[in-house]
Amino acid sequence: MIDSAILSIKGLKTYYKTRDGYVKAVDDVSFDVPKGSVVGIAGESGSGKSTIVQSIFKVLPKNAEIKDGKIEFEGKDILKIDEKIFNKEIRWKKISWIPQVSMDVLDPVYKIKDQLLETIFAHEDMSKAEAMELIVNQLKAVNLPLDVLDRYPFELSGGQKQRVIIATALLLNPELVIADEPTTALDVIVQAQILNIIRNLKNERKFSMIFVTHDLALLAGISDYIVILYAGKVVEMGRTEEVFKSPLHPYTQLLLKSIPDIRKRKEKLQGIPGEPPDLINPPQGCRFYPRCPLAMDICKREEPQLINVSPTHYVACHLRK
Ligand SMILES: Nc1ncnc2c1ncn2[C@@H]1O[C@H](COP(=O)(O)OP(=O)(O)OP(=O)(O)O)[C@@H](O)[C@H]1O
Repeated sequence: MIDSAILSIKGLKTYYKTRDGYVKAVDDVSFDVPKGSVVGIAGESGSGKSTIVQSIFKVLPKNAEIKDGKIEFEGKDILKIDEKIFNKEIRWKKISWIPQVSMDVLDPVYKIKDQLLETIFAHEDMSKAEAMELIVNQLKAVNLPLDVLDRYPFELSGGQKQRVIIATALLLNPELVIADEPTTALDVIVQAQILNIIRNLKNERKFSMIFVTHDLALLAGISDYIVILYAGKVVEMGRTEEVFKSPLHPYTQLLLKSIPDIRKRKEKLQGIPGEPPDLINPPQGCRFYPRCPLAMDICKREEPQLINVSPTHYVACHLRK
C-alpha cells in the first residue's frame, strides 16, 4: 500500500446472490488511490467496475454481499462504518459520485434549486442564504446559467443535466470523487466539454478521483494511474504512461489495439474476439485464457498472481513470471 493513499481497497470480494449461484463480480481486488491523484478503472462491460464503485459508495443492490476485504478511507474501513454515520458524515461530504447521466439520479419532481439545497441541508447546518451562495458559485464553476435553478430536470439537455450532477457531487468539497462513466451517452462535443470541466475542477480543488470507463482512450488525458479489470480481477495496473507505453497483459494490449488512432484512419480496428466468462463458474486458472492469443498450458490450471515489474507497475500473467 502507498503511504499517502486516501483510499485503499484490500482483497475486496463483492458477489451477487442469484438462483444459479454467486456471481463473483469483484473477486479479490486490491488497489490504492494516492492522495490528489486520478485513478482510472477500465475494462469491458461486466468486468466489475460499477460493483467496485457501488461497494465504495455503499449503494450496492440488495442481492450483493461483500464476502471479504476492506475499503480503507483515510485509514478507516468504511465497510465497518454504520450506514447512518456513513450517510451523514461521508457520503457526498467526503466521498462523492458522478454517475452516468442516463442513471437519472435527478428527481423529476423537484426543481434543480431544491435538489441542490436538499443535498446541502442533509449534511451541513447553514442558512438558506449561505446555501444559495454556495450553489450559485458551484453553478458558475460548471458554466451553467443561473436560470437552471428554477427548472425541472426534464427541461435540461443531457449535457446540462450532467453539469448539475457534477455541481451536486462537488457541492460539499469532497476529498474523493468517483466519476462512473460520466460522459457515456453524451455526444462527442459535450463529452469533451464535460471532461474539461472535470479536469479543471480537479486541478483547482485538488480532490482525489476514481474515473471509471470502458473507454481506455479517455484515460490518457485525465488519469495518473490505471487499473485494468477483467472478469472481476485486476489484470494490470500502473502509472498511466507505463500502461500505455508498455502494456504487459495480453488483455491490455488488445484493449489498446481497439482504440481508434486518428493518424491511421485506414487501419482496421480490432475488437477482442470471444466473450467474458461466466462469473458464476469462472475458468479455474487465468480468467482471460479462453480468449488469450498467447495462452499456455499453465494458464488453464493456475491463477496468475499480480507481480511488480516496476515500483508502480503490476501485472497478473504467467508470461511475466
Ligand atoms: N444485481 C445483480 N445481480 C446479479 N448479477 C449482477 C448484478 N449486478 C451486476 N451483476 C453482474 O456482475 C458482473 C459485474 O457487473 P458490473 O455492472 O459491476 O460491471 P461493469 O464493468 O460496471 O459493466 P458496465 O460497463 O456494463 O456497467 C456482471 O457479470 C453483471 O452481470
